[in-house]
Amino acid sequence: MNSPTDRKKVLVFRELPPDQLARLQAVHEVTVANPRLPEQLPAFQAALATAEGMIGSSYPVNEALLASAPQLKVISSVSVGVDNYALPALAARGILLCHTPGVLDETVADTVFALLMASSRRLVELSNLVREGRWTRNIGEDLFGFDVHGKTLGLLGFGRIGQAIARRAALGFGMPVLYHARRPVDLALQAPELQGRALHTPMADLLARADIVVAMLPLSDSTRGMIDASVFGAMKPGAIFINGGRGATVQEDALLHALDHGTLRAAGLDVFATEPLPMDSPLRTHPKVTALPHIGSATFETRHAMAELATSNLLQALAGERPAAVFEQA
Ligand SMILES: NC(=O)c1ccc[n+]([C@@H]2O[C@H](COP(=O)([O-])OP(=O)(O)OC[C@H]3O[C@@H](n4cnc5c(N)ncnc54)[C@H](O)[C@@H]3O)[C@@H](O)[C@H]2O)c1
Ligand SMILES: O=C(O)[C@H](O)CO
Repeated sequence: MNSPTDRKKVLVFRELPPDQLARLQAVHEVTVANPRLPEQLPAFQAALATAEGMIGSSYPVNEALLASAPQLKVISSVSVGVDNYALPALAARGILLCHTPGVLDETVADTVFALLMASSRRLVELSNLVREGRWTRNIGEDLFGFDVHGKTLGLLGFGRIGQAIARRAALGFGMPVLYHARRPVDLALQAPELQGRALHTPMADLLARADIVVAMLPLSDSTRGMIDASVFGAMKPGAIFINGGRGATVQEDALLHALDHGTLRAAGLDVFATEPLPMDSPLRTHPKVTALPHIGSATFETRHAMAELATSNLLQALAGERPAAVFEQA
């Protein structure tokens, strides 16, 4: 047990699993208050005034919020993406930001692959046919799908998760992989199993050659709206588009135009510019869209591993140690 002076005020702004909450409560003075729940907002605001550490996810931590948190030294995000944090304001205030890279890669890659298979083979549409009693004759050409094995995969973003998707595609489905990233990856060092199977490719070339384009990009100033009409226009006719990164990297009007008036075959989307997806979004019911409610990492095992890493990050930072996963701006 640490001394009373070592006990810091910690604000938990999204539910944590009970075992991880208990780790924090054993050492620090913890307030749990979710600002998205109106009845908990006053407690959240009161706790902000004295909190030295915060842990949670997917809530906009902007300048105004930081101005109400004068004691804050560390934020531990239960996510790998950090686009909901005002990064320059955190840097200006000397607040450390931690996140959860690595522990979710395989699960998110599984989700993206499920979406890729569902979009290519029209699984949701055809399952609904059975469920709704419309399977009254053999399936004809109008309902045929599109092979995945052997097709060329184009990856926009080739980081931890992009490489996990590439392994599934190249090693499991015999797919040549082209990728676009800020810089080429040294495959011999980082992913030897992908040597000779994944190629750093200029964007225009990738779009012209890929049968399936998967976006696995973080949201930043350089990627916001990056997937626009010119990108959809440059895709191979009949291509499939999957987004497992962040919704706002895509211009959704341009995506809809490509589906309705261009040659895009289908889209599989786990993320949207606005989440939850607004009821009036045409993407919600579009016949060519398979939409998921941002479930990339949402398994029992992985969400627990994320919470555990985020809790360790926070405990280490508050103890004056270097946390395992500090977010470093590139
Ligand atoms: N759907 C989900 O539930 C889910 C789950 C986890 C992560 N994500 C999102 O996926 C993102 C990627 O995660 P990661 O761990 O693989 O990140 P990472 O940092 O390991 O990889 C990011 C990749 O994007 C590339 N990139 C960044 N900016 C670029 C630009 N302007 N142009 C071209 N390439 C660019 C980088 O070079 C790198 O290859 C996260 O930041 C998060 O937003 C979504
Ligand atoms: O960034 C992440 O970790 C996922 O999108 C879950 O929020």
